[in-house]
Amino acid sequence: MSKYETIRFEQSGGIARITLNRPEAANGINHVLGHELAEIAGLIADDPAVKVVILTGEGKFFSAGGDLKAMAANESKAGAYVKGLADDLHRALSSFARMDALLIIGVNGVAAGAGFSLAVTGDLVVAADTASFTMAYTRAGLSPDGGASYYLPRLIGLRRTQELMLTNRSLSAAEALDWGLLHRVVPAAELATAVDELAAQFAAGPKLSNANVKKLLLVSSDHTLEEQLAREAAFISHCADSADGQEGIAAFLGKRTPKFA
Ligand SMILES: CC(C)(COP(=O)([O-])OP(=O)(O)OC[C@H]1O[C@@H](n2cnc3c(N)ncnc32)[C@H](O)[C@@H]1OP(=O)(O)O)[C@@H](O)C(=O)NCCC(=O)NCCSC(=O)/C=C/C[N+](C)(C)C
Repeated sequence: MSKYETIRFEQSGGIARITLNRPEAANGINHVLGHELAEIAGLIADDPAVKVVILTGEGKFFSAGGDLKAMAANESKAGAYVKGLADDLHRALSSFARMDALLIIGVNGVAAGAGFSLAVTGDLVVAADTASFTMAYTRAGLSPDGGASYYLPRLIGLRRTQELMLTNRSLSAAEALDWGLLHRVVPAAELATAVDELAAQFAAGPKLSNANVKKLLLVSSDHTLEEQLAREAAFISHCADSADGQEGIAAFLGKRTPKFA
């Protein structure tokens, strides 16, 4: 039995799978889910055996974001409650962004508020054609968290971010793909297979190379060209010295498929 109350967590063959598991509450983020997500993300980030992480939701929602019923129940100390929750969620997001493993998000349904923020943080984001996306924060008298003000302007630009955050307009999966928020949209019945296939592909891939792609892209807009060039040179040299780098080059020269660690 899983030790987690709100998340199903499985791990095998270099792939860790996290399923938000409060379908009766639209996979809303309450303090237990936030805490469990932060704990799992920390464990995965420190586990060298994990090459790929899948994050998805159980049932018809990916996540409706912050659990508004839990916030209402904590009305007298709502600010402190939400701050604790945001801190946990943000710890999880930071672990996901900094870990060497790749994060694949399978958006299985509605992603609202912090569910939307979470949905777009993946290194690869695949959505069911029935998924939809709404910021929803300002409609509830709140302001964005979960990295939305960091990721959205970088992904879709300031004007579109303002529109989503200020009007709470809902985007269909097709629109989100068109706006550059997603990598792929697949029929809902094919989402799990599409995500599993991607995960298997990356689990057989070169972990250091993929981790370096993540790390280079995460900081590229904060660096000068020369700083970024220096970083690229250090990273590719580290790859070239690695077993995977040597295997990749040897496999090309030997006209065979590489077998990465
Ligand atoms: C568009 C939504 C998500 C789905 O609409 P629907 O028509 O498909 O489903 P329905 O509204 O009937 O919802 C099904 C049940 O789920 C409950 N629900 C939905 N969202 C939430 C929620 N956020 N918190 C608690 N419970 C929720 C809903 O009440 C139904 O249960 P009952 O049948 O009434 O028992 C639509 O539901 C929607 O717009 N939901 C609200 C979205 C929202 O405002 N999210 C919060 C944004 S603010 C935020 O995320 C803050 C985060 C801070 N932090 C990370 C620190 C937590």
